[in-house]
Amino acid sequence: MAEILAVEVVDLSKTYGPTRAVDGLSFGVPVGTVTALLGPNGAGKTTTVEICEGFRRGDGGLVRVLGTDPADQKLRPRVGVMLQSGGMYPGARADEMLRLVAAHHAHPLDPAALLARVGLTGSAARTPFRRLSGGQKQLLSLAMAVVGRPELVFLDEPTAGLDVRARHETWDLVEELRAAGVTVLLTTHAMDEAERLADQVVIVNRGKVVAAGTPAELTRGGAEGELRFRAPVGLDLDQLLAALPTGSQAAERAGGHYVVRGTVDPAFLAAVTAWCAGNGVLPNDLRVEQRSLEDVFVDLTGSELAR
Ligand SMILES: Nc1ncnc2c1ncn2[C@@H]1O[C@H](COP(=O)(O)OP(=O)(O)OP(=O)(O)O)[C@@H](O)[C@H]1O
Repeated sequence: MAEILAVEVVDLSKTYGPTRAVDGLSFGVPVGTVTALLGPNGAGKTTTVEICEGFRRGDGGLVRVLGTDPADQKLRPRVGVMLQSGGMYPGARADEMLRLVAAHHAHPLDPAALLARVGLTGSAARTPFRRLSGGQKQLLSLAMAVVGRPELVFLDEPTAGLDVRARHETWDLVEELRAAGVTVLLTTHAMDEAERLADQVVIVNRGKVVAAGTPAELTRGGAEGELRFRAPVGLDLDQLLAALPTGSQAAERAGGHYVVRGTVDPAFLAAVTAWCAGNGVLPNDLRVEQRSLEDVFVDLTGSELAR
């Protein structure tokens, strides 16, 4: 059965002068799922999300949000947007801002309970917006995005700059949204965030989708990986490879540090250790490392992500 898409982006493009910020980008966000747009700085994530939010217009392609044009005003009560900046009254207090937004919705969450839920309690709730810390502003912005019980939430780098506790609060909230059937489209640089939260990850680079799938699919079921160990220098790696499945790779890095790559499952590990045993080699510090989303990302884009 075809999935129902809350957000559908087909062949989207957006150019700023000579910059092709978005260059023929296509992806869909199935209803009730969390999708992460993951990519390096300048990949076109924010531009894409802002077009989906109805704040910018694409130059070409098609964007449908809950089945309609993103600029359609009727979408407003159904969609929550976490703004990076702006949209706030600098002198208003956090609790006032949230109550104001709640008042625009027919069946909002309880603002006080939501503020407590994101950790803005006590004096923080009564602090003017401009005096909140960067992280507190972000948490308030998150609360404002969800207070109206939206069907769909856009979160642009929701945890950038947050401390560990606030990051986990945000992740828990996103997981609660999904459990309640809310659809979430978020952007992130953080691999662990995408791996932890997203049902589907769309890797964007230079305005194009370079890979998409579940985190497990992108890391090929988690089986692709490597074994690392220390042993005497000069092992016969051709002989080792002959004992392993075709396509495996082996290298000696610095003297006596070995890396063996392949589909790392129990049989692969057993084959390596059996070969070592047969050759009187004790592999020291033997460890298994699964291929991570970051490895996939670096292979696809050639760049390291900010952590
Ligand atoms: N209003 C604008 N005018 C001119 N260029 C812009 C504008 N907005 C974005 N760009 C350019 O478009 C490209 C994509 O930017 P965008 O903000 O969408 O990327 P991003 O993936 O969200 O990056 P980051 O992770 O750094 O926020 C960048 O080269 C950026 O400089």
